[in-house]
Amino acid sequence: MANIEIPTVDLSHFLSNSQGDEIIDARKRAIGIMSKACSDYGFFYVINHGVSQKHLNRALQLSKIFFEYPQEEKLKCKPKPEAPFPAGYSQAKTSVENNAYFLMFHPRCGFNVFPTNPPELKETQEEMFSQFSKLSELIAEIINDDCLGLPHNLLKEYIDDSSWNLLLTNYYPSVSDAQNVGMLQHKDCNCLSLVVQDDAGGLEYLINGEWIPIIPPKSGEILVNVGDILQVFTNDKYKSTLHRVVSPEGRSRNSFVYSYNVHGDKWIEPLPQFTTEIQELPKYRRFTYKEYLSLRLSNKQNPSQTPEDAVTIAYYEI
Ligand SMILES: O=C(O)CCC(=O)C(=O)O
Ligand SMILES: [Fe+2]
Repeated sequence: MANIEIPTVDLSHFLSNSQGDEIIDARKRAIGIMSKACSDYGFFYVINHGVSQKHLNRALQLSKIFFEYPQEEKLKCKPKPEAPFPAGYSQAKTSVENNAYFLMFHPRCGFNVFPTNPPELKETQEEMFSQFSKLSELIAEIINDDCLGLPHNLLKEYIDDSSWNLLLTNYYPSVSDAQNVGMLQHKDCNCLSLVVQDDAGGLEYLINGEWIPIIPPKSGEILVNVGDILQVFTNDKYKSTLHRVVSPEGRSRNSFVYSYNVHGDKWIEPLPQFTTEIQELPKYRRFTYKEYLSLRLSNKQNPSQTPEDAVTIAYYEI
């Protein structure tokens, strides 16, 4: 199977306040890599991103402990039936063989359910949420100001009070060869995702018709994935790429996905900078993010037999 070198963006130059020529050049290089990666692939790695490796390792370790508990213990934090999102522990319906589970941490939704065991898990999730939030805001600001040249804070205004952002801790138990689709192919419905997988690997992207495995990085890189909303805003300049999880045989797998979402009430459509201002026709009709999310959630609650039946962003194509 082919392998690609994933573009890597060094964020240290954006986290430092210094303004020398060298820093400015380094930032320009990083912006070039990020812009090209968003248009060509729809994903890239970030390094020197400010998220503590020690903390990530600890969070991974604690989440492994949680997922290895008997079902009875895990079900103590099952989602509240009235909750708009399945915050808490659930089985994912995005795998045909039903061999994927997740813990959704959605601190601002008002229906969050925290696991009580292991006791440090709650605090670790909160800390990770806060570090991933800062990182996603920095990346969104670079994309907004430097890569796309949009008015400052334009994307941020869509995110509003960040209350729609969430952290998923995913668990794919050990499988036999016959049951290896951990998560069906999909594109992320959000603005951006930050992804960390453990050393089991299994994440794959569809590039030029071929599934390319993403080998778990060794130096603390975090994968950034362009979601459907950024694709719509840019009228397809940026790509939200199909990806899936193939669970490794004979061992379990854990991952984290931080979802940087726009606010549910916002109207989404291609921005004028990528349509009227450059004499291009919009490729999508307008919709609210909450409507799209609920259609996507209905895919998950009632999984389609084939990926082609599932609602995707193509639903809004003109
Ligand atoms: O588990 C992973 O590595 C990625 C999962 C994923 O693609 C998602 O939650 O959207
Ligand atoms: Fe995904």
